[in-house]
Amino acid sequence: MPASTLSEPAGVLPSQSLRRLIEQGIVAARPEIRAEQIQPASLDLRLGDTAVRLRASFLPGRGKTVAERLPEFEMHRFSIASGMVLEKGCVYVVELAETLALPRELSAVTNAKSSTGRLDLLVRVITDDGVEFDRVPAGYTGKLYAEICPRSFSVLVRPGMRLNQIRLRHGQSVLSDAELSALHAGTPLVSGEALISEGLGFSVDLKPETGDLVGYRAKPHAGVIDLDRIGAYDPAEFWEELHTTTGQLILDPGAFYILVSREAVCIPPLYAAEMAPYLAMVGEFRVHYAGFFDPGFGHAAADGVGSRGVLEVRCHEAPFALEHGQIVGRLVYERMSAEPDLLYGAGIASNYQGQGLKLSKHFK
Ligand SMILES: O=c1ccn([C@H]2C[C@H](O)[C@@H](COP(=O)(O)OP(=O)(O)OP(=O)(O)O)O2)c(=O)[nH]1
Repeated sequence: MPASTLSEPAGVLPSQSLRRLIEQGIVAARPEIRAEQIQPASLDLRLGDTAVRLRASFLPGRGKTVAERLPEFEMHRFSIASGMVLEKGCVYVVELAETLALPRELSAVTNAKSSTGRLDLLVRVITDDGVEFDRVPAGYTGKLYAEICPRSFSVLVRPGMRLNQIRLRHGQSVLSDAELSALHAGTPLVSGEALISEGLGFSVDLKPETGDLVGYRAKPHAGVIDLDRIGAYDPAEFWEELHTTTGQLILDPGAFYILVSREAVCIPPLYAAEMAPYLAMVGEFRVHYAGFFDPGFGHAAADGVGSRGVLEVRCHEAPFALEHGQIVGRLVYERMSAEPDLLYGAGIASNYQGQGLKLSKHFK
């Protein structure tokens, strides 16, 4: 484990610290990391050249590397160098271009990018010795692999594509409810009344101010999506529009929905937030497959006022009647170790600042 090179306060490391860690080789990659991979509080990870089709998803477990365990699950492997389709319903592993040599004070978390989650692509990182998805323990040295399961649409991928991202953490810096209330009193974090209980609660919008479009449901048997094609696809070929004036939507088990939060949310520049994927007591459904909110998202200084959270929803077990204004999730806020020199939506190519109900950037 490399010795510490850190002088930062506790918190999620901002863009300028990520650049420094790259210079120090703590985060390395081949080909070299590009400036556009660096986000306000995260680094986009890139696919390598080879995909391995698996018969089942797995975690390597303590004392085992991913490479050692792969032969148990591998069905076949192929190069994606000139573009290959990852089929809906199958599980793949792709080694990522980035590697880590973390000092003992730094741990990391990974998650699918919002654009990936909105396509119902389940993307999770596994590491050597890994016993959890998307968690990289403090001091980890080694490779990163993305497990990819396209659930609604088959997708065309190439090396270098960015499906997920990593955040580096120095210690723990999650805000307590008291700290969150104090922050909200100074900078409103949510429009309307704030429901603060183990994070900031938010609800679903099923009564839009204008019109009656409340969401989208993924169509079965749709075509392939090339993840490099932005603004290219006709939503009608992939999504069924959901209209209602009743403020109610019955979720079908297994179907995938794009919905939106009723509240506008704000992430001030010194904070980042993560959406909890499930609120078990609310119902058997998942509200996101991405879930990371950048510093500056929805913030006035980055022209974001009014930004809603887009929800990627799937319910399990039984059909479930979702009602307008029902609490469906919560945002957990964390401190940044310093204010990032980039903010979401301000001067960087951000696709979702100021968003309402919005499909992924691949659609017209
Ligand atoms: O489940 C989620 C996750 C994120 N967001 C919002 C907040 C976040 O700050 C923004 C962008 O997220 P991310 O950086 O993961 O998306 P991207 O696909 O990289 O978009 P961009 O190209 O705009 O950075 O989308 C949601 O509404 N729902």
